[in-house]
Parts: sequence; structure tokens; C-alpha cells
Amino acid sequence: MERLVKSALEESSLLLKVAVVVIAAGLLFAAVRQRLYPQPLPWLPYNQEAKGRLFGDLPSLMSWHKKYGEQRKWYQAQCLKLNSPMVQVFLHPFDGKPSILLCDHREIRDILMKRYKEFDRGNREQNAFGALLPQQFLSIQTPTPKFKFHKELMKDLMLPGFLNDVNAPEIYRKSIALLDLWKAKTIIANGRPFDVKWDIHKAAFDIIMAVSFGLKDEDSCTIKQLRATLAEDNPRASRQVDLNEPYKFSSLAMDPEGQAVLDLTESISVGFSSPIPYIHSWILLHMPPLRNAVQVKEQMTRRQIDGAVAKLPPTDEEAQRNAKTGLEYLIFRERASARKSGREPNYHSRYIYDELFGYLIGGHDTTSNSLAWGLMYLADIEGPQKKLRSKLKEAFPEAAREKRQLTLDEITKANVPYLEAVNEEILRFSVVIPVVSRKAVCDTTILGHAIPKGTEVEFVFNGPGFLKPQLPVNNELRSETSKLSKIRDWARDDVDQFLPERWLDTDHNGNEVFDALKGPMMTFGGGPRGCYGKRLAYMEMRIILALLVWNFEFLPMKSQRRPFGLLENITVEPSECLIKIKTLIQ
Ligand code: HEM
Repeated sequence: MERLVKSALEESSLLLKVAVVVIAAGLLFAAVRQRLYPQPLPWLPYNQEAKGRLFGDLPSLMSWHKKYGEQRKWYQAQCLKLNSPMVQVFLHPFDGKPSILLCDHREIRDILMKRYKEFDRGNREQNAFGALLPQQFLSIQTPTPKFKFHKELMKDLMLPGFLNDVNAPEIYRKSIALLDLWKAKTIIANGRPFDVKWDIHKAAFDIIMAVSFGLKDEDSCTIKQLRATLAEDNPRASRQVDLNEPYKFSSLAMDPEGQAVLDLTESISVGFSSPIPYIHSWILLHMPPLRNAVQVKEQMTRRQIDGAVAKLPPTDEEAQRNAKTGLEYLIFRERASARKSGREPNYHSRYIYDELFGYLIGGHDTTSNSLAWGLMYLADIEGPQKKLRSKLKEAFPEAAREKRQLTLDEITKANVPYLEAVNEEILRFSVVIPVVSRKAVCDTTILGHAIPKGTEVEFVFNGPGFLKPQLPVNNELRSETSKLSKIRDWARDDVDQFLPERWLDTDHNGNEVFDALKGPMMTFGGGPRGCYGKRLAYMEMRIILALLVWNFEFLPMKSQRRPFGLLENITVEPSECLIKIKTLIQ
């Protein structure tokens, strides 16, 4: 009997052990599954097929990329597909947490501008830029002393004094060089279109190099290109051949430093398309071609800094008064900050190198691609270009009568609401950075849904509400500040059309006025982490646009080949920018 009991006890304890192991394994499996597989938040729509996949929505995003050659329209397509202004997606392999996509313009604006204490800079940008620019303020969280320090370091570069006294004349001078280049090319092309994408890009690059470091004419890419185009024996195109056939001009190679900046700028694009952005970028930057580009960039920055330090006047007042370039301001701010905190200035610190490079990157790719898209809209969409030219003639009657070039003073002082409206509509329509992110820094809610701390929220600027009809939202679910918003929806029937008039109003004296708050447009993001360079971008686009439309007529290419293909790098850029030009002012 005793033996029987003993053996039963042994058996049951074995069973118990097996049971414990099975339960533990089951729990472990459930925990791993919970961690690795998508775990949707309740009540928020998601793609059902993503739930059972370790890779969540990634396969869908990848097949979209394969089909359309881009990823950034996929985000808005999910809100449309699930018919909801807010959905959840799973884009990080082996991470069960969702990212939220938000397509409602009112809520987006409210979160970026009013609820920024609940939502800080997200992983998307940090992952994309962090490997190349770990010490640029884009990669730094907002409520930190470090962020404040970086903003202080960079603050002079967007102040009206520097913008008006240094940036505007440089923008004007470099734009005149671009006009000269296109006038020369137009004579050679003799009525045929040519691709101006790289010309615009190089002009924007000249501008940002000039305002960052100062740029002599002989180092300007546009002037070098003009000289090369004139020196090359480019035969004048025959009028007998197809006038729609693009004339192919050769593009002068950039010097090694310029090329290094462009290569490194382009390398950031993997940070926006790779499922493992930071690691992917880091590996690329340590492979020979980009490793070399990093070295060239470091040497260039060192040389420029040494030059600026050598010229730095002894007193801060003098240094501030005499500063003529972005770098000179940065150096002066570093010395002032060091003096204040009783330390030695560190002109070769990582943060100065990274802020300078961030300024170079932010300052040319965005503006040049917005302009390239804008030129194609103006060429092909009947109406706005002609109307803008006639508004410019009304604003500058003397220059029109004398058939002469506009001066910088005329452009900067004039009040031409239609010019602002065209500029704004180009920015709304081209939206070269269509998705930006924030991360919830506490448990919170959006449109009545609980959003756990740490959740990544992607704000989508190229879909419903901005370029497509708004998706319905129950207003009761909005935050209190969002309920107070006065921004109205665009009309459903013309939201997808290029219509500068949408930005115009009439004041109480019956005058036409530009109103930037007429409707939703978030091309620069918003709030404390909105675009740092917005003022420079507006100034640059306005001056270039006025000069281009004054000097040239851009002829439509509707019936011809206009692929409207795009490339995704840091920004969404046209694959080419074919323009047929007629010169109006010699
Ligand atoms: C048409 C031109 C431009 C467009 C469309 C554009 C767009 C944007 C967008 C969408 C963001 C993210 C905003 C957010 O997260 O809320 C951003 C951030 C930024 N932009 Fe721009 N940008 C332009 C021009 C410039 C220029 C000219 C510069 C500098 C010279 C610049 C420097 C920056 C920097 C440093 C940030 C990061 C700000 C931060 O993290 O606090 N951008 N820009």
C-alpha cells in the first residue's frame, strides 16, 4: 500500500512537473508572441491581414513601393482604405506595438501646435538623421537643456536681420545667375524642352553655401555651369525635328566637397524607407564610398570653421555686428555661451559640425524640389502663371514699361497677394515632406482613443483633408483646443486642384489679401518642432518665383511626355523637371 502511494505520488509529481513545463512554455510563447506579433489597440481600425504576421504591414508597404516606386503615399492610402482619419499600422518587425496614422488636419494641427507637451519629436526623424547627425537638434528631445542650447546656437540664422541683409541679396544674386543660365540654354534648345531639375538644385545649393560660409562667384555651381554650357560646342537645335523632344545638356560634375554633401544628403533617404533605418544608415556611412564623403565633409567643415575663427572680432558686440555668414554667427554664439558658463569655446565640437551640416541639408533639398514641382504646375496648369505675371506687371509698372529686370528691393517690398497665394499653393500641392512623426510622452488620447505612452504617431499631410476630401469625424471626440480651431476644411470638389485663389480674401476696404489660415496646409509641420528654416524657405521661393515668372514664359507640356515620376530621398522629388521656356526679358 505504502509502495503504491509512493509510486502514485512520484507519478503525479512527474505529471505536475510536465504540466509546469508545458504551462511555462505556453506562457513564454504567449509572451514572445505578444511582444513580437502585432497587438492592435482596441477600436482603432487596422489591416486584418497584418495582425497575424510577424512583419505586420511591412509586406504591404514593400509591395506598394515596388509598384509605385515610392512609400509616402501608402500612409494616406491606409486611412482611405480603412475609411478612417486615424488608423493603426505595424511597420516595425518583431515589435507588436502599433504606429498611429493621423489624417485629420484639425487634430494634426492641434497636436503639433497645442499639445506638444504630450507629443515630442518621434523616432522616424531621429532614426533617419541620427546616424549621420547625432548632435543636430532634429535628433534631440524638446524639453531638454540640450535642445535649448542648440536653438540658442542657431537662433540668429532665422532672424529678420540676417535673412534680409545677407540671405535675400545672396538669393537674388544666385537667382540672376540661374536666369542667365536658362537664357543661354533657351537659345540653344531653340524651342525644345530641357530638364532643369539639376539647375534648380545647384542654384539652391549655391544659396545655402553662400549664406552658410560665403561663396565666391568662381565657386558657384550655376556660374560654372553657365560657363561650361557656353564653352561647350552645343549645336543650336534644329526647328525641323520634333519640338517636343527634350534637348539634352550635359551637367557639370560637382566639386568633391559639393558632391560629398549631396551624397550624404541622399544617404539619409534609407532612413525613411528601410525597416531598420538607424542600423541601415550607420552601415552605409561606414562603407567606403560614404565613409570617404564623411571625411571630405569633415575636412571642409574644419577648414571653414578655422577660417571663421581666425576672423572672429575680440568683442561679442563687434562679432555680432560684423557676422556675414551663418557660420560666423555660430562661432560667435559658441564663444558667447562659453564665456557665460566659464568654459573654453569648443569650435570643433560635434554639435557645431552637425548643426552646420543640418542647415546645409535642410536648406537646399526641400526648397529646390518644391520649386521644381511648382514650375511644372505653372507650366501645365492653365491660368495661374499668366495671372501671376499680370499681377507682377501691375505691381511693378515701371519695370514692365522699361522691360527691365526686377530689383531685389522691388521684390522684397512689394505687396502682391497673388504671388504669396501661388507660393502657398505650390507648397500645399508639392508637400515634399508628406509625413512627420511624434511620440506620445505620456498616456493620452487622440479622437477619443487611448494612446499609450511611447506610441509613435505619424501625421500625414498628403491625403484626406489636405489634398483629398476630409474624412468624417465626430466633433465630440475632438480635444477641447481642437474644437476651438477656426481652420475650415477645403471644399470637397476642388481640394485636389491647383488653385492659388483659395488663399485669397477681400479685406473690409475691398482689397485683395492673402490669408495663410484660409485652410489646411502643414507642409512645414508645426509647433515648437515645426520647420526651423520656414522663413528662409518662404523668402527664397518668393524671390525665385517672382524672377522666373517675370523673365520667362513656361510653356505647357500636357500633350507631350510629362511622366510626373518621382523619387523619394529626404524629400519627394520629381524624377525630372522638363521645361519649355520662352524668354521674356533679355
Ligand atoms: C520648402 C522648404 C521646406 C520644407 C517643405 C520643409 C519642411 C519641413 C518639415 C515638414 C519639417 C518637420 C516639421 C515637424 O516635424 O513638425 C522640417 C523640419 C526642419 N527643417 Fe525644414 N523645410 C523646408 C526648408 C528648410 C530650410 C530652408 C531649412 C534650413 C535652412 C530647414 C531646416 C529644418 C530643420 C533644422 C528642421 C528640424 C526642426 C526640429 O526638429 O525642431 N528646412 N522641415
